[in-house]
Amino acid sequence: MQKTTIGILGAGAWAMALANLATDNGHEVRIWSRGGKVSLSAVLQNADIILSAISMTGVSEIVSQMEFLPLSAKTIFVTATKGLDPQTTCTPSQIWQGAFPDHPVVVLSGPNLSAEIRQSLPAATVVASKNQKAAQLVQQVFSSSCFRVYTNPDPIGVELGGTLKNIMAIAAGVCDGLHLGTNAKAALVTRGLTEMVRIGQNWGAKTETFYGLSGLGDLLATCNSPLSRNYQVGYQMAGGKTLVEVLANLPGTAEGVNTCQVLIKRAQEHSIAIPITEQVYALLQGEVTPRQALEELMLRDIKPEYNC
Ligand SMILES: NC(=O)c1ccc[n+]([C@@H]2O[C@H](COP(=O)([O-])OP(=O)(O)OC[C@H]3O[C@@H](n4cnc5c(N)ncnc54)[C@H](OP(=O)(O)O)[C@@H]3O)[C@@H](O)[C@H]2O)c1
Ligand SMILES: O=P(O)(O)OC[C@H](O)CO
Repeated sequence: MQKTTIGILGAGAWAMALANLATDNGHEVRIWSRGGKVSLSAVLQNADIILSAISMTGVSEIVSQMEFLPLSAKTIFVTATKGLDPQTTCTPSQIWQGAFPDHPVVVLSGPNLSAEIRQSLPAATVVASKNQKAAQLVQQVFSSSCFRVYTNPDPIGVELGGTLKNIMAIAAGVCDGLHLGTNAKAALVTRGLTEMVRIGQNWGAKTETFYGLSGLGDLLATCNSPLSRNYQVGYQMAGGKTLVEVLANLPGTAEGVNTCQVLIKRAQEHSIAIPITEQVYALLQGEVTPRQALEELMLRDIKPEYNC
């Protein structure tokens, strides 16, 4: 395929893993980070693709900075951040699209623990956009024998899968940290997926998207791996550490912590039932112990599995 120029925003674990994939495929990659030597305008200049892999806390800020910088009219934005904006509850792709309405925006999300990808272990991901051509170009740029990339026409569903599973990964870490067993873990992950689907439906996402790589796939990866920072938050809190103690030693960002708070706000505004998220939130706030959170979930009113 033709060589493209890619500006990558962020130099964290995920940004560097994606940069390596694109470089290995022969593309020109320029990396911007707030502490780096290369200016933002130099990274953006004539870029075919601008990929953001910065933490959610930095997205609105970087978007505001970029609105005043020159961009190629054909630039495609790719967002790889898995979080929600605390002020607006918007997803990263909604923020990018709102600021750059004339550019295609592609969401890249899937079961992608960066440490495994940097070792060239096999993995798959999804690139989702309303603009099919843009998604196909991004698919080609990142596809390789160890990274299989699928396209998808439901960006909000793909993005929410990757974002919401972080909360379930915290819960899964608690489950494993308390040694609750395989049955408990299966119940948690399955009911977690039901909760994710319910939130996604309220947001206008397609239900089937949550049963794909970016939903169930990422849920399985993150809820079962000690490499996941979100899982580590739950696991270590189950071991008796406070959130502050866990975050002080965590390598990188655990987006589920902030996402949980934003989701509580959104669920209240839209009357969405999110019992697992509520217990994770209460745990993170120090309002309940891991055992109390478990008891709250187990003793909820009994009911049918599905609302028919
Ligand atoms: N790691 C993974 O396995 C993985 C996989 C898929 C998706 N993700 C998602 O990718 C995002 C980044 O994760 P990560 O693992 O790469 O995290 P990370 O290693 O902690 O890196 C975060 C990056 O964001 C930058 N950043 C944070 N706040 C910023 C701000 N206000 N302005 C500009 N830059 C800012 C950081 O810059 P500084 O270094 O200057 O702080 C750093 O470059 C998260 O949303 C995560 O959920 C991660
Ligand atoms: O380390 P985590 O918990 O942010 O998970 C990383 C990726 O989102 C896994 O797909």
